[in-house]
Amino acid sequence: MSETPTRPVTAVILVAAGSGQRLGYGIPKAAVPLGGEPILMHALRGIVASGTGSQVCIALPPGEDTLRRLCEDFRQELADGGPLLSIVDGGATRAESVRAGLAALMDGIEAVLVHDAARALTPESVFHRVTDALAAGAAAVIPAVAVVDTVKTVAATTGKDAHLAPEVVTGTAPREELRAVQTPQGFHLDTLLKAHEAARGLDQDESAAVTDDAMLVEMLGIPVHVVRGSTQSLKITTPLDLILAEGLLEGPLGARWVEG
Ligand SMILES: Nc1ccn([C@@H]2O[C@H](COP(=O)(O)OP(=O)(O)OP(=O)(O)O)[C@@H](O)[C@H]2O)c(=O)n1
Ligand SMILES: C[C@](O)(CO)[C@H](O)COP(=O)(O)O
Repeated sequence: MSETPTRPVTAVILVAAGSGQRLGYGIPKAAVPLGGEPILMHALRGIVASGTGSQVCIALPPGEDTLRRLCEDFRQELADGGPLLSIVDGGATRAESVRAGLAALMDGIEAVLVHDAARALTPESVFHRVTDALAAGAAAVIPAVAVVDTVKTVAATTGKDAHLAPEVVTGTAPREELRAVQTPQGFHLDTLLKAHEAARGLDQDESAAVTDDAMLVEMLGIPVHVVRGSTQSLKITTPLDLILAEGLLEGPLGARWVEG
């Protein structure tokens, strides 16, 4: 008979300290209302409902007192046996916000999920697929979906009137090999710590090119495993994304729609 793998003691780092420039709401994105409450609270309730972490560590924009108070109220609401809720000041970049979360983990944590507050409607099933793969022994796991567009590379145009010149295609990426990557991204704690330690050695341009935690793990040569994500895990980035997210909550399909 096969043995059930032991589940590592897991924490979730919820990165919510971004400014939301592309959404253009004039307030931090995590505070922007979605279905009547801040985006952050949807993400937080989703994590707790998934039952994934013994600790949830939230990186907030420094000085964002309203969100901090909402998180503290939510901590009161959690019944005994819920996860420990920790709140930290996020950093100037996403990676720095992750590191702020790592610094606040309680003793005994063995695995970490890093999750974007901006992916506020991620279904519970995605959390479970990531944690199942970690429990099965993977050191790094990301959820992803197939790419639906044809993706091309282009040559960067330079010079005074570069913005007026049409870009020129240099190639077409093989779509069957492409995946659109989401969060939560799961890691054994020692792997994620090593990856972020190595990131300190990157120069400014290299750091700016790092858009997720898995990239740092890839740089260490450690295999990153892929599990099925969900189109419902869309990252609320632009005004159109916010309209889509509102539609998922309140449209004709309403909250019943869960794409597992
Ligand atoms: N310094 C930062 C930057 C980003 N994030 C978080 O990382 C996730 C993904 O970032 P993104 O969607 O790009 O958010 P913003 O940085 O806020 O967006 P923009 O680039 O449009 O300003 C978000 O949940 C965001 O809050 C963070 O915690 N700390
Ligand atoms: C981590 C991420 O959500 C995976 O798709 C993404 O890379 C974040 O990118 P952003 O430019 O910080 O939104």
